[in-house]
Amino acid sequence: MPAATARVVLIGPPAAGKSTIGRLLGDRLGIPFTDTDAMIVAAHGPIAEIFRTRGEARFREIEREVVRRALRRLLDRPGVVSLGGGAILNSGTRAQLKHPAIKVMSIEIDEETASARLHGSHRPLLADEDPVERWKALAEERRPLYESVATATVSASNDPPSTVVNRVVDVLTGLQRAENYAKFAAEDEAAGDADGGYAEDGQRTVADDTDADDTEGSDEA
Ligand SMILES: Nc1ncnc2c1ncn2[C@@H]1O[C@H](COP(=O)(O)OP(=O)(O)OP(=O)(O)O)[C@@H](O)[C@H]1O
Ligand SMILES: O=C(O)C1=C[C@@H](O)[C@@H](O)[C@H](O)C1
Ligand SMILES: [Mg+2]
Repeated sequence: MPAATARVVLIGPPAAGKSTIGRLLGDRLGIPFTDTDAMIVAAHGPIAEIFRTRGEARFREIEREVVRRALRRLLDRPGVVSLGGGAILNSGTRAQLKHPAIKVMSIEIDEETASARLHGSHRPLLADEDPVERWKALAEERRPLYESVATATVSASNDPPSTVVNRVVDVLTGLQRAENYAKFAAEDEAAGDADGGYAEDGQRTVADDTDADDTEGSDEA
């Protein structure tokens, strides 16, 4: 995965590992990492406090502004951005995530994994009698939104962060290869070589050095 072109956004439900994986991925690719929840906290104080004193609606406005800036900056230079679990509730954010230069990785976990990670959670939306049930409802409700913007989905249940990062890098590498191939094919076609150097029966029509040795009747031993 060439880091010079990597523009990656991690989405997913609370406790999926977006912040953990995002930081490690940025280190791995040698590109800046941004966590929009951390940006909100730096500018406005603890998220639980914002929910308590100003309400969720105001939190979502603040979040939208922070996310808008982070995603705009991502178009200027490569980077990894981890969003808060509910950032995709905003339609403007979902529209920004559709930019073709941005690869959106949806990090998924199952209920058991969430349950193991939610102990002692200070997440205001999960401050419920049964945080795991609340998490399940949130994850289920938001699933169509995560899916609507995801370039790919990566499972993060039962595996250590390093394995999840490897998985994300593999997906990004595959996407990059597919893009390079599509670009090559388009350039090839534009150059008027629509058959890509192959005749309809699959035989090479463009000679190269490798073919020379295999040619029947070649003088070489
Ligand atoms: N692959 C993993 N294996 C084990 N523990 C993990 C893994 N990924 C993250 N964790 C742990 O799970 C907890 C939640 O991770 P993290 O804060 O990265 O999730 P998040 O998706 O950013 O959550 P939030 O929506 O609250 O921002 C942390 O304690 C983290 O250390
Ligand atoms: O899922 C959510 O709606 C939230 C997730 C966190 O990342 C924070 O952005 C905040 O607690 C809201
Ligand atoms: Mg996080």
